[in-house]
Amino acid sequence: MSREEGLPANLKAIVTAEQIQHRVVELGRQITADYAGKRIVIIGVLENAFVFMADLIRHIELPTVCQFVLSDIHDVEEGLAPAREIFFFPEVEVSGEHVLLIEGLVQSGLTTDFLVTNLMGRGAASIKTASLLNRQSSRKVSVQLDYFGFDIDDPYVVGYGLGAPHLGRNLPYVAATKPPEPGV
Ligand SMILES: O=P(O)(O)OC[C@H]1O[C@H](OP(=O)(O)OP(=O)(O)O)[C@H](O)[C@@H]1O
Ligand SMILES: Nc1nc2[nH]cnc2c(=O)[nH]1
Repeated sequence: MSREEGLPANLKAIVTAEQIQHRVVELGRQITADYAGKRIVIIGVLENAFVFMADLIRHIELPTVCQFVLSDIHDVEEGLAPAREIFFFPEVEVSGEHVLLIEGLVQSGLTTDFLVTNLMGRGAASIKTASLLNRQSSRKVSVQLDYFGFDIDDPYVVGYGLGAPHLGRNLPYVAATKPPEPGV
């Protein structure tokens, strides 16, 4: 068996493991320089962010506190306007802290926008955002990431923490694939 077993056969690597590792080192250096003299509370959004965050924090040469939140996102119809309900848990203690929010992928920006507003409301001293992947062309709100690995346009990707929908998170590269059937 291989890591690709159970995933669609048409996987096409769009970012190689070597490109990811190189970029993660660059991001770690940049974050270390930008936060010099500070400690960082790093919050990862599960599940997509966990592999990126695990690699990135080992290239940040500063004191860090690492926490994770699990987001629960539902698109709902409110009258005629589409809306999104976002819950996240557990509660995180960020009062007075410099927070770096880590995502695996930012698409519409709705999740990031919600979390940044929420964390600022909890009294964070500052908040910046980082994502392995940035689907900038799909934004619905104007979120600009402070740090990202790669800009992508592919409609669905898997690997390096991202599942399709569950298998494939252990691929060391990111591949374009077809989206899972609804309900899978
Ligand atoms: O910018 P947005 O459009 O708000 O999308 C971003 C969110 O969607 C993804 O999670 P998703 O729920 O798809 O995957 P996961 O549950 O496997 O982490 C990603 O990890 C972000 O949390
Ligand atoms: N795994 C995965 N989850 C997503 N959530 C939104 N877009 C994607 C994607 O391309 N891949």
